[in-house]
Amino acid sequence: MSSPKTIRWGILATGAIAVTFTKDLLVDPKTRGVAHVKHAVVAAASSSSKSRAEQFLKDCGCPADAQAYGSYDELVKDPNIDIVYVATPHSHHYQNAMLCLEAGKNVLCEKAFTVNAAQAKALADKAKEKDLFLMEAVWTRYFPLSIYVRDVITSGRIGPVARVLADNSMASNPEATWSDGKHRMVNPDLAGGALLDLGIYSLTWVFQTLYHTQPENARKPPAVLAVMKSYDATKAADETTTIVLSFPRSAEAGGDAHAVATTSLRVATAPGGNGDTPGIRIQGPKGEIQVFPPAFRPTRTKLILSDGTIEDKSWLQPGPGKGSGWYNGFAGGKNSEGEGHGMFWEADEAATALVEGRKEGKYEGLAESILIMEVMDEVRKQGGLHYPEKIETTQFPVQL
Ligand SMILES: NC(=O)C1=CN([C@@H]2O[C@H](COP(=O)(O)OP(=O)(O)OC[C@H]3O[C@@H](n4cnc5c(N)ncnc54)[C@H](OP(=O)(O)O)[C@@H]3O)[C@@H](O)[C@H]2O)C=CC1
Ligand SMILES: O=C1OC[C@@H](O)[C@H](O)[C@H]1O
Repeated sequence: MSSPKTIRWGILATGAIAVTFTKDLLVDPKTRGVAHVKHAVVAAASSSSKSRAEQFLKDCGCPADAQAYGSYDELVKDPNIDIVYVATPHSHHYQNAMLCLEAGKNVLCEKAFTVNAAQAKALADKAKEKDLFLMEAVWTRYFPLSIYVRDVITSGRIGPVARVLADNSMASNPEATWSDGKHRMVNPDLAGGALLDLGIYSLTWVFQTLYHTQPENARKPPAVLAVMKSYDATKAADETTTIVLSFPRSAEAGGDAHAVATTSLRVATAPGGNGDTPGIRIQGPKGEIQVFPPAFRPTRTKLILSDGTIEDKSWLQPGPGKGSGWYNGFAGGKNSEGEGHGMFWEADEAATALVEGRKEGKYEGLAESILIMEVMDEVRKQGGLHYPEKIETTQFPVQL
C-alpha cells in the first residue's frame, strides 16, 4: 500500500471552533481507519495578534515549527500551506474565503458558507476561475452516520421519502448568555441569529435526505414558505424560524415531498437532554429513520419499519484513546471518553479531494451550498431579516 499523502493546513482565526477543528486534525487518521491521507497543521493566523496565534498553536498541541501570523494576509501568502480552514463568524466568510482564493489557496470554509447566495456564487466562480478546491464545512454531512442514513434512503428501505421533519434548536437563554448583544449568535453585524447558525443544520438534514439522495438530473429547488420571529433584544437577528419546503418530484420518484425545518435560540429540540426525542424524522411509506439530537453532531439513529424491524444504532466518534477529555467548543454536551469530535471526517474529505484533484466536496457540492443559501435568502426575505449592507455585499475587499 502506498504511504499516506500529507495535506498541510493553515488555520484562519483562533476562536472556539478553530480549536476543536485543529485538535481533530491532529488525531491520527488511522484511529478511524483512514490510511490514504494525513493532516499537518503548519500555520495559524489571528487578526488580533501574533501572540494569540502562537498561544492557539500551543494550546492545540501543534508542532513547535508551525508558523504563527498576526494577520490573515500573511497566512494566505505562506507557500507551505495547501488548504486554509476559515473559522471566522459568518459575516466574515465571504471576505476571508475570497482573500484565500485570490491568493491561490484551497479553502474549507465554516458554515453558514456566506451571508447570502450572491456571495456563495461569487466564491464558487472565483474558485473555478483559479482552479481551486472550495467546500462549505458542513461537517455533519461527512459523518458515517449521515452516510448510513443516505444509504438507507437510496436502498429504498423506507420507500420514497415523503416527508422530513428537522429541528435544530437550543434553549440558550439569550438575554443572559449574550447580554451585551455582541456575541456572534445574536449580533446582526456578525450575521447572528438562529437561521444561519443553527437552522443551516435543519436544512442540511432536509437537503441531504430529500435532495442529495436524488439522481443529479432529478434534483429540483424546493418551494419555500417561512416565518421568522426576531430576537427582541436586537430586533434584527432571528430568534425562532420555521420553514416549510416542497420538493418537486416525478410520480415515479414518489411525487412531491414535504419538509418542515425549524430552529430556535429560545426552545430546545430535547429539553432535559438529548435522550429519546428524535430531532430529525425522515418518513416514507415503509417506515422512518429517526436521528437524535444534536442535529449537528448526532450519535444515534433509529430505523423503524412497518414490518416490525427496528435498527437502533449508536455512532460514537472514534478517537485517540481513553480519557482524552477534549474541549467541546459549544453547547450540546461533552465528548465521551476517548472520542474525537468528528470534524476530522470533513477534513479527510477535503484532503482526499486535493489528492484526487477534485475541486468540490463529495457530499455537498457548491451548487447545493448555493441553493441552500438561496433558500435562506428567501426565508429572510419572507421573514424581513436584513443584515447590514457591508456584510451582504459581494464587493471585495471590504474592511469589516
Ligand atoms: N461546525 C461546527 O460545529 C461549528 C461551526 N461554527 C462556525 O464557526 C464560525 C466561528 O464560530 P466560533 O469559533 O464559535 O466563533 P468565535 O467567536 O469563538 O471565534 C471567531 C474568531 O473569528 C475571528 N474574528 C475575526 N473578526 C472577528 C469579529 N469581528 N468578531 C468576532 N470574531 C472575529 C477571531 O479570531 P482571531 O482574533 O484569531 O482572528 C475569533 O476568535 C462561525 O461561522 C460558526 O457558525 C461554530 C461552532 C461550531
Ligand atoms: O455549528 C454549530 O454547531 C453547534 C452550535 O452550538 C454552534 O452554535 C453552531 O455554530
